[in-house]
Amino acid sequence: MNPDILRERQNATFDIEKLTNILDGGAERTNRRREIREVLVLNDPDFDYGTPTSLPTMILKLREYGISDPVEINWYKSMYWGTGREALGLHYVMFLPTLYTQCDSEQFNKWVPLIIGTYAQTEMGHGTHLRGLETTATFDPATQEFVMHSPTVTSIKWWPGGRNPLFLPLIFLSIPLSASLFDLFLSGFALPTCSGIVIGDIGPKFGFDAVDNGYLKLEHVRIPRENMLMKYAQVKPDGSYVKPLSSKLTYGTMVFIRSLIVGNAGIVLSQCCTIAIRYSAVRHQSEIRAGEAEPQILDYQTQQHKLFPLLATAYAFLFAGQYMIDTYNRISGDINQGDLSEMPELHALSAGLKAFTTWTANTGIEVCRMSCGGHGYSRSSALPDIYVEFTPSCTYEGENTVMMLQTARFLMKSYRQVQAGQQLSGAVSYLNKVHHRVMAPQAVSSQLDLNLNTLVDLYEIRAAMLVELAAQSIQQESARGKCQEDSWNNSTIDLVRASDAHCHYMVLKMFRDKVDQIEDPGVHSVMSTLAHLYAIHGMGNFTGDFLQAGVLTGAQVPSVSKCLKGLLAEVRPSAVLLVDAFDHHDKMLNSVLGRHDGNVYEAMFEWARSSPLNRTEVHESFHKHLKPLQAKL
Ligand SMILES: CCCCC/C=C\C/C=C\C/C=C\C/C=C\C/C=C\CCC(=O)SCCNC(=O)CCNC(=O)[C@H](O)C(C)(C)COP(=O)(O)OP(=O)(O)OC[C@H]1O[C@@H](n2cnc3c(N)ncnc32)[C@H](O)[C@@H]1OP(=O)(O)O
Ligand SMILES: Cc1cc2nc3c(=O)[nH]c(=O)nc-3n(C[C@H](O)[C@H](O)[C@H](O)COP(=O)(O)OP(=O)(O)OC[C@H]3O[C@@H](n4cnc5c(N)ncnc54)[C@H](O)[C@@H]3O)c2cc1C
Repeated sequence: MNPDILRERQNATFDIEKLTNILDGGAERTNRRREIREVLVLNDPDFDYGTPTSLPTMILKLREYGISDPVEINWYKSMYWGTGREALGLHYVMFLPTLYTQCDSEQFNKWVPLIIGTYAQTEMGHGTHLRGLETTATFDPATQEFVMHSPTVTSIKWWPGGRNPLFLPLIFLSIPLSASLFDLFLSGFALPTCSGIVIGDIGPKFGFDAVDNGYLKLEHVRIPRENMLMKYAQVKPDGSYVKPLSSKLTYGTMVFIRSLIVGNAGIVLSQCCTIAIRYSAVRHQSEIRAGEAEPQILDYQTQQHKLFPLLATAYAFLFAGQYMIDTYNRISGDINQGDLSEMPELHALSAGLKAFTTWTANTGIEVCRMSCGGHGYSRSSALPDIYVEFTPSCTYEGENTVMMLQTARFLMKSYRQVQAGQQLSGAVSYLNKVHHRVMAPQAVSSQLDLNLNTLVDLYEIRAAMLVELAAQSIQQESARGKCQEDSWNNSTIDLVRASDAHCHYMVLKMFRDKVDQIEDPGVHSVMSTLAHLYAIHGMGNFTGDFLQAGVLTGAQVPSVSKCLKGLLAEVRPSAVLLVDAFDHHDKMLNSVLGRHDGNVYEAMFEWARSSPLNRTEVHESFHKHLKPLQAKL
């Protein structure tokens, strides 16, 4: 083991295993995760690490081991495929959940155990604006079939992931039977027997190469009436249409995956922090004091400023992910029982947190890569691949700006309710104080109060202030004679800013609430320091907001920076231990820089030598091209 890494792991001030248990949701979950990793994957003789041919093996193994819990599926898949993406991701996170949530019982029993499929919603002309989708589904009572058709070039289904040329069960979103509703259809196509279908691949992408995203053009293709997913909406044999309790129930799968993406952003950021912080502990470069040995780059304050706030953010997002999926499970359970009262709040929370966490993690991955210098740019670090696989999450499952505006829509509605004298509950209850001016900025002391609860209050006031400013912008536009829609569009910069601040407050509050639940003194202390760092770093990035909210004075601004530097120094001794607690296995990280033993240089040389380019001392291209050319010169 590298001596630097060894030294970093001495004198731990907290129980790493206990922190790992907290991240997993308990010691039993940690044990189960490791059992899946060590026994069911790494020690499985059939396991041929991450090669495409092992995809069928993975499916059969999941069935053989009876793994059906979504999180356990993800544990198995992420061990099997490491930080890469595999072709069936969409099947597990969209196709199956749609069948689970949108099929009636007869359809469920008929389809769920048997098929692998994709989710074809986006069209060439519309991905965000679902009410603009053009694919039609016209019911023919004479044959009890739906006629599926792509009327325009922009209606061609574009992007369905995991499009398998031979077997194409897919979930459709199609223009419906009534103008404002969408309905889901299972195609049941088995190519090439069905005529009227044109499919293909949309071509090379930025990344996401393990997933073959395709296109699908339908020319009056007929599918049985029974292929409409009929849990919430039905078309009777006589063609009569039974509307769902809410047209937004059709959007349920997107809310589910957005909820998952919140925690996934934390996982991906924790992977990158593990790589960058372990590497920074073994990399020596330049000098701090002339004539002395080159220091670990982790001892540079700028390196700590790059990485430690991201480390705190990774923990914050992992805890936010736990809160999000618990909230999703609770509210979707109520929805399943017909109680839709919290569906708007679930949509607003999942949309906002999906955008907030993926935007932040996306930027953070690049910071981690650049903090590793040239070796970070090497594929051996795994950081370029992680970035390329993660960055589309800012676009898919709801483009982030649009998602932030959906959250803003909920915030504006809530603000109006407070203005009308209503008492709010739930995540927006802090807006009640805005109306009664309880939010009036406290007379801040000359010394910045660093209590975590105080910091949460300051973020709450900042969010409330920005919600009020956005609402006032809309009101001012209306007062200038703009229609409601133009008033909204002319305020969307303010609206996104308000949603971002709302999400930032929510994530800090979740982090603080999680820290409050930690009983072990050592773990509580280090987590409290990270939560402070998360809050103070955000205050440093958005100082203007806090000044504008009147909760920070110009005289206090220097103390924010001073406090930040102190917290960076406080985290330094525990940095490697804090990434060890994420418990990412070397095989899964697949990173020369992030190895648990820190033996980076030897591993990097072996990695380079294993390249096909180095299979021979002199590459064949010399003999084939250069030598004949030289002979002619
Ligand atoms: C089984 C699990 C295995 C384990 C997995 C574990 C971990 C994995 C982790 C993460 C996964 C990692 C990666 C992800 C994997 C795969 C992803 C790969 C590919 C991506 C696939 C896709 O992208 S599928 C396509 C996604 N497309 C979208 O998201 C479309 C976005 N657009 C929309 O959602 C809508 O058009 C809209 C919301 C923007 C607007 O809808 P619209 O109908 O126009 O509504 P509005 O007019 O704006 O508002 C009216 C009203 O409705 C409310 N509302 C809107 N949406 C919802 C909703 N979903 N729920 C509830 N309510 C909704 C809105 O708030 C308004 O309400 P008010 O009138 O009251 O204000
Ligand atoms: C890797 C990847 C995999 C995918 N897999 C699938 C899949 O399996 N199945 C599937 O159905 N789809 C899939 N998609 C498609 C994806 O869901 C859409 O790309 C996504 O929903 C964004 O829609 P769009 O492409 O139409 O972007 P647009 O909405 O056209 O976005 C372009 C710009 O317009 C802005 N904009 C749009 N509407 C508004 C508004 N109301 N207010 C302000 N600004 C706005 C956006 O902010 C953005 O800046 C995938 C996409 C990617 C990248």
